[in-house]
Amino acid sequence: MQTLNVDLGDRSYPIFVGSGLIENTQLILPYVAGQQVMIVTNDTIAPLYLEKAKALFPGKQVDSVILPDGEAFKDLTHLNLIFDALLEKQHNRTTTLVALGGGVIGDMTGYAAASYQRGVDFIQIPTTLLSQVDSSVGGKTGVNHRLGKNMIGAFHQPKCVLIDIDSLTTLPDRELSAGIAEVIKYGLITDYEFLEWLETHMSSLLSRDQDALIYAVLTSCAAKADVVAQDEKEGGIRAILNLGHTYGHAIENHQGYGNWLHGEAVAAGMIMAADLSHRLGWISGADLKRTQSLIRAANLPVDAPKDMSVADFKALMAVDKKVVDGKLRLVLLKALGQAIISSDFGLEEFEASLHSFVH
Ligand SMILES: NC(=O)c1ccc[n+]([C@@H]2O[C@H](COP(=O)([O-])OP(=O)(O)OC[C@H]3O[C@@H](n4cnc5c(N)ncnc54)[C@H](O)[C@@H]3O)[C@@H](O)[C@H]2O)c1
Ligand SMILES: O=C(O)C(=O)C[C@@H](O)[C@H](O)[C@H](O)COP(=O)(O)O
Ligand SMILES: [Zn+2]
Repeated sequence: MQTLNVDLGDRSYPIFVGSGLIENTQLILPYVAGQQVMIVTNDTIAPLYLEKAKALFPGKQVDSVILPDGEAFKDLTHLNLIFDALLEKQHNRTTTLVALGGGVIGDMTGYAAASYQRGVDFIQIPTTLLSQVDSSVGGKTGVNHRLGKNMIGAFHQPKCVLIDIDSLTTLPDRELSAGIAEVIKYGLITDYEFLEWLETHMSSLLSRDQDALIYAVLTSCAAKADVVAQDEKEGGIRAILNLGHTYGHAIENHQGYGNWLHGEAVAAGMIMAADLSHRLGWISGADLKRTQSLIRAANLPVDAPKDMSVADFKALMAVDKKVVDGKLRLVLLKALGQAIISSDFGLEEFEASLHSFVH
């Protein structure tokens, strides 16, 4: 097992990464302050991992709530099911919520923890590659709104993150690829060497080679922990973790939550951001092609949905959380491995780039 730390003063916490961790009670128990635990999961993950997760808390009152599976249920209505369960089982302020699942469960459980009785502890046990490399770390929690992704939420850090790489054995191939999109993101935004590693190890990741997966998870979590430690609440640098997301969130919303997976939409969005970066003269045509090849190699989309228009993108991107005083800010690439947040592009270049993807 290896341990990383997210360095946030009195809100610091460890990320444990390894095999067989979901069987290790010694690891997690010290992060449970009270006697009550509420495990939040969904109807796909429960039959696979809920009994094992329950066994992590010997001697505690362990309750669970099973949500319907899917991005379409990441909303306020279904968030309420967590509060119903907490109140029905009389959980008090010393309770610990445990997110057992992918990013949807992690974001919802974290937000429930941020708001239940004005804030209780929570622990992340991420079971998808995407949640292991990204959503379980950093404390962004929340739910979607009909009019925009993750529009209702809070920053609330977990007490620890338990990443058991073995859970990836049951993950469908499409979900594995979606997770690889966020892994590629770290290479593109801060780590050129990691990008090169990904170019040579993509087949190992896709075949779930354990060493490759552990290396990708550790490198990704370390990159994210470093950025979050510098800027917990996205006042500046943290926005680079949003590469491809302004486009991607527009796609997810337009297509109906869950039809394009988050990672798929981010993959297409990263290509769109790379295309604009190329038009601005920041990255070369060869770099753009390299980015496309890597994303294609991960079995991810490099094009926008056919039924979206330039007007659709512009309308949906205008509600992005990075917009300031009506001005769109995008995460773009100055070079491969170097992202910046910028509004330093003309409407003409932006629209020309969009037109190259959609009608
Ligand atoms: N908070 C953040 O910083 C952050 C970062 C990235 C993404 N997100 C959010 O995360 C969500 C996407 O997360 P995701 O890709 O994990 O999707 P997800 O949570 O929907 O999980 C994907 C699918 O895999 C299933 N699953 C989970 N673990 C499994 C396992 N071990 N074996 C078999 N099936 C399993 C789930 O039931 C689901 O059907 C989006 O809502 C996105 O907005 C948040
Ligand atoms: O942790 C962050 O910061 C990120 O931006 C990580 C993203 O991968 C993630 O999808 C996040 O939920 C997007 O945040 P949002 O603020 O754009 O909703
Ligand atoms: Zn994301």
